[in-house]
Amino acid sequence: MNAPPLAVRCNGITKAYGTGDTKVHALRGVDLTVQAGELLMLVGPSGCGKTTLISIIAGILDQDDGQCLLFGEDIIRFPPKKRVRYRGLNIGFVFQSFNLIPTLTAAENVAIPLLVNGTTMSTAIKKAGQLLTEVGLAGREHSLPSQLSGGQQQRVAIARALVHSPRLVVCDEPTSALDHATGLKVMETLKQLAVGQNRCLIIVTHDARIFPFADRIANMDDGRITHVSSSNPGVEATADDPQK
Ligand SMILES: Nc1ncnc2c1ncn2[C@@H]1O[C@H](COP(=O)(O)OP(=O)(O)OP(=O)(O)O)[C@@H](O)[C@H]1O
Repeated sequence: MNAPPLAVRCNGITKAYGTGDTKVHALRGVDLTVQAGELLMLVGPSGCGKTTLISIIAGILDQDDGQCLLFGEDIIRFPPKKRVRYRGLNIGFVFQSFNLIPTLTAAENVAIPLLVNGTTMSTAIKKAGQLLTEVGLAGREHSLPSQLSGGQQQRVAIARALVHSPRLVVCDEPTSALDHATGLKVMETLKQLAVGQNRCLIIVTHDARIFPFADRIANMDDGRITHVSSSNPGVEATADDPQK
């Protein structure tokens, strides 16, 4: 039987911030693979490098060393315009701080990835409305971010990450502002819309309530992956082998 295609393959990723006495080694050699059709969660103590790693995987931050392939492509080597285009078509990102544009309505914020990819305004707004309904925000299309609660803003950010059906969705703490029931509903939507054939979802989280949604959980500490386990008790995942 053929192995499922790899969505993400990171080999020996390193990243440091700053120089001299203030230099911080955020990633010290990360090897990680994510298969298409998989939901991988990334857990670990504050400051261990989770956000840095998913930012590199999503192509919004460059590593210092090592290689990260997305669906077999080394996008760091793309010319800048091609890279922006690739990201716009293939990647959705939910930021910890939501990063909504304050002067745009919820629907306009969600429509942005479609507009960037050339969809007409009327089609984009219609599709944005559908995604807002999926995340439980029907009727809030015309609200500005400042008129929404933290949890509602977080769901707008999730809808924006999903609206263009990207192949890779990366979320930084997507349920941090949500109550338990809403968090579970949003996870169901995320799993349904972001995971599938040729598509995968990576979630950074401290929220143990959502661990059962994961296919595998990668533990990080001090800039390294220390252990990868299946979330299904009794099935231990094989460790990532950079030689594979
Ligand atoms: N832009 C930056 N400039 C300098 N240092 C940074 C920067 N971003 C992150 N760091 C440092 O790099 C290390 C890893 O940070 P990162 O945000 O990736 O960790 P994290 O595991 O996502 O943390 P948290 O769970 O608190 O969000 C930390 O020591 C952090 O202080």
